[in-house]
Amino acid sequence: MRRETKRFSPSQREDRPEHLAELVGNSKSISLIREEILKIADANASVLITGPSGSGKDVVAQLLHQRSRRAPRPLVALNCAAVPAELLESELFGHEQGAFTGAIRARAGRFEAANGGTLFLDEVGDMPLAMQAKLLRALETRQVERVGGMLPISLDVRVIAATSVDLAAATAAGRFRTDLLYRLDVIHIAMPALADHAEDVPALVQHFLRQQANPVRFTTAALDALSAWPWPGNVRELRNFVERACVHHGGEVIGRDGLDRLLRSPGVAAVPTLADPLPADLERAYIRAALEQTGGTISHTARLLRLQRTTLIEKMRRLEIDARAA
Ligand SMILES: Nc1ncnc2c1ncn2[C@@H]1O[C@H](COP(=O)(O)OP(=O)(O)OP(=O)(O)O)[C@@H](O)[C@H]1O
Repeated sequence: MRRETKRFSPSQREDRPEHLAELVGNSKSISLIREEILKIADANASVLITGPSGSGKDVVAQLLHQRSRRAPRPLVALNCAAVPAELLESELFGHEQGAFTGAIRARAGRFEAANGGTLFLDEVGDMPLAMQAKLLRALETRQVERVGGMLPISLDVRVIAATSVDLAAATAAGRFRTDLLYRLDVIHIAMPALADHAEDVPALVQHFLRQQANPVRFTTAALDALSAWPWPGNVRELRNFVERACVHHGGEVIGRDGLDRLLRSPGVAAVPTLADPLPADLERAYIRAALEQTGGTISHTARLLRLQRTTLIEKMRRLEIDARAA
């Protein structure tokens, strides 16, 4: 289930320190990202965070805001993939009363709500081209116009955007404006897949265990096996796995054998990436498992398998896999 929108009110952040984001991990890549966040938190330049789903882009956006002088002001998030295209403009820029059917009263958009603070545009690559032009204008003029409004409203908003799709490829394919990409990608943070910083798995596991009322304990052998697991859903999948282990086995010690059983249980994506060629029957099984996990959605399945959508479709055709039958 995707989050549609999130809003972190100032009171939530200041009064409840547990809401402070934490980027766990001492690998080289995560340490460098933590340093970078501290360096750039106070800049006003736009930040583009890239990386696969579940890799921590959201955590980075929260940290950037919380470590900036904008922290007392709101961090407003909008998932561009979750809002229907026809509603996106009024979500972002607001509308005046009567601007369209159903606009019973005037409403401020996310940009205005973020004034003085930070606007986090998640899955920005899914924004329709017409909206991209409007976003670019807002970024360049630092002004927004409500739908049906007459006057531009001047704002001071720092924009952080995130994407799990390759925006350079999207611009080459004409799906994303190059000028908007340059505008957003002033500072770039690339989140690695969990498999590319697997040495952080034990620390992440301990971090997630600390959040559990009745945690399990993993033996060193089990932690080693968890570190070797491919985690196609990245840190989110690891977190869900730890939570599930605690719900079912709270208080127990889990060794290598117990872990093998848990990793084969439903809900764990036993789906390694398909970057390396596999025998056809295995490849078919992996694609089917991934399709099952995503409910048959090709784009999500491609993302999970870290394949281009077109590559997945081509593989499915070759292996005679029907998405609807998965
Ligand atoms: N390095 C990390 N330390 C602690 N928690 C992390 C880390 N990376 C990710 N998480 C946790 O994993 C979960 C998924 O992370 P997050 O939502 O930031 O991923 P994302 O890249 O924004 O995913 P999506 O592209 O699907 O929006 C969250 O619960 C987040 O708190």
